[in-house]
Amino acid sequence: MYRVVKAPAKINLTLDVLRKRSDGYHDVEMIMTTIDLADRIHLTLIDENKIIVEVTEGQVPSNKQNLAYQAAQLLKDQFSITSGVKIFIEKVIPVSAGLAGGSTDAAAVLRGLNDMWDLQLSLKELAQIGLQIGSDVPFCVYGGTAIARGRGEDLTFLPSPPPCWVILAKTPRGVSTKDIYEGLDLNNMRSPDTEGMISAIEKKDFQGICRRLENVMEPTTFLLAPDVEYIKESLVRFGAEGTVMSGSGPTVFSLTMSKAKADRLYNGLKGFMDRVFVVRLIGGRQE
Ligand SMILES: C[C@](O)(CO)[C@H](O)COP(=O)(O)OP(=O)(O)OC[C@H]1O[C@@H](n2ccc(N)nc2=O)[C@H](O)[C@@H]1O
Ligand SMILES: Nc1ncnc2c1ncn2[C@@H]1O[C@H](COP(=O)(O)OP(=O)(O)OP(=O)(O)O)[C@@H](O)[C@H]1O
Repeated sequence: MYRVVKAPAKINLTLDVLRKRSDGYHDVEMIMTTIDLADRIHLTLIDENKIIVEVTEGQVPSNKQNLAYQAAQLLKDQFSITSGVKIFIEKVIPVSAGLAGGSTDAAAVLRGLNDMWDLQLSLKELAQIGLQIGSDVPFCVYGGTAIARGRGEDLTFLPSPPPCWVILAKTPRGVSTKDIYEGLDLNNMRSPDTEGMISAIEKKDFQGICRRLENVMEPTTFLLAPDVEYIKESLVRFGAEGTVMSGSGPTVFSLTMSKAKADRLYNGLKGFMDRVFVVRLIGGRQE
């Protein structure tokens, strides 16, 4: 049996870090939404009792460190599956970019194998399993638009933001999520207007959404990678309506309703960097 599963990236419209917890993680409050920049996960069931991973991107591990491998392993162990699966990952989402690339691959494997192995688990159960892999996996299991609290697994779903274009730009060097969390100055952070963002999304107030894009991780990432701040400033200078860094970075994105403006921003950035994308915001849940 063979299936191909779409694994879309996320962006953070707001990101606040509330406190450090005793387990080493941080409590967050953030609004995430799904965009139409997606890896493709090809799943083939095999008789042999093993998990084989192949990836088109050289820097991504194809062993147990791959989050997609870990997703298949968790299901195999929990449900005593004695056959195997071949996972071929067509990587489109840039790696270590703040777009949950690895997490969404893991979530797609959970959804795909749930179906192919006929496990009949709900999305809630898949999200609980996914949290063992990473904090962004539960959101990626559902997709859509949500407020994420706790480590990122406590999800409250919101309506989709108005349809718009997303221009994303990633600087060449990735950043480590762990390093950014550890570098935060928790006593000296200005929280995003999360309530205002929720109400702007509910009212489909596009300008209100753009005005409230905010991420408390920006200063820490900008200090480690000044080129990321330069990209943000460039997008603002080119006339973007709202611009912010996604997750721990280094990807920066802008939103616009106008395709002509999206093309202008794309062309402006393409002059001095390779990894620029223009995609649609999806914002709706997985079926
Ligand atoms: C920055 C975000 O991408 C925002 O969406 C997420 O919070 C990160 O999610 P993720 O990449 O799935 O993170 P994980 O793989 O669970 O954790 C990587 C590292 O980030 C730190 N981490 C992550 C999530 C969280 N709520 N608190 C943390 O302190 C921990 O040091 C952890 O060792
Ligand atoms: N399937 C996968 N795709 C991409 N990276 C993976 C995968 N599995 C494991 N990794 C490893 O995970 C690390 C982070 O990659 P990823 O692209 O998920 O980062 P990210 O987009 O910053 O994640 P997040 O936004 O959740 O913090 C990299 O070191 C990468 O080698």
